[in-house]
Amino acid sequence: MPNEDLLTIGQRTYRSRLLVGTGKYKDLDETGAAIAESGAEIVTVAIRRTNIGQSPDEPNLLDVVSPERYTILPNTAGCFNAKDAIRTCQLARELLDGHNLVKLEVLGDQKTLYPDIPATLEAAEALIKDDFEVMVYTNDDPIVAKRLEAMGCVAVMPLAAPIGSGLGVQNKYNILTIVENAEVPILVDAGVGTASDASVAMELGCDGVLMNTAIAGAKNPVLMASAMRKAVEAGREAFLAGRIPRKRYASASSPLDGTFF
Ligand SMILES: CC(=O)[C@@H](O)[C@H](O)COP(=O)(O)O
Repeated sequence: MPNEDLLTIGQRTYRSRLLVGTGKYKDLDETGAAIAESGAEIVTVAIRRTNIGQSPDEPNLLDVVSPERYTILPNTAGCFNAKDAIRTCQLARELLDGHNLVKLEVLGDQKTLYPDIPATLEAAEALIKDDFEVMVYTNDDPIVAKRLEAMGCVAVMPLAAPIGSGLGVQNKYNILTIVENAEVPILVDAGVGTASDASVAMELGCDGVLMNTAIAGAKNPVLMASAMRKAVEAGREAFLAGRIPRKRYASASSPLDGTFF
């Protein structure tokens, strides 16, 4: 991978294009080991569900995911309206000493966990006004993605498929359109199931992939984290290398034209 191929989000740059979550692991040791193996530099944390200092007597995630080593990306998982999401980001900023990069997700319902787009737009606008750098979870709609970019989100994160579904990229053409139209990083967020799904997202030109369940829910999370690291890198390299066009008919691998015989 060329050294200069860095991911820039807001004010910060990263070598890794794999972002990971911290939920669903067996224990904190497994969480720390899998995240280390993933090579991720950005780790997202559900502020309403994870102890990062709110309960001083409970195990603290930051003991295994140190803010010195990782960018902690607070997220608003579990928020079903703009007000709760905004409050959660403000709480995260207090807990993390003024850290202002957040992942906004405002969910529409429990069954699908699809984003509530009007509430997402409302919360994004308020957070940007309040000096947050907002990475925003959204659906795979190119119009919505562009609107979130236009209002000042630092990264737009369309879902591959419903959170936790493991279905992989369901609408490649929409993701492609979002990527082609974007001037901020596009990261597929949610729904990745296995390594090839991550590669597909990267081959489409996404700037990164965020995942949690595919690693934490695997039989061997540390091994899956390693597979995901390689899949994201492979997908990125394939995208940069430029794939051959698809054709309906064969063309010989060793053409006779132009040889000396
Ligand atoms: C961790 C996190 O932010 C999730 O809300 C995210 O969307 C990941 O989804 P998967 O668990 O499907 O990877």
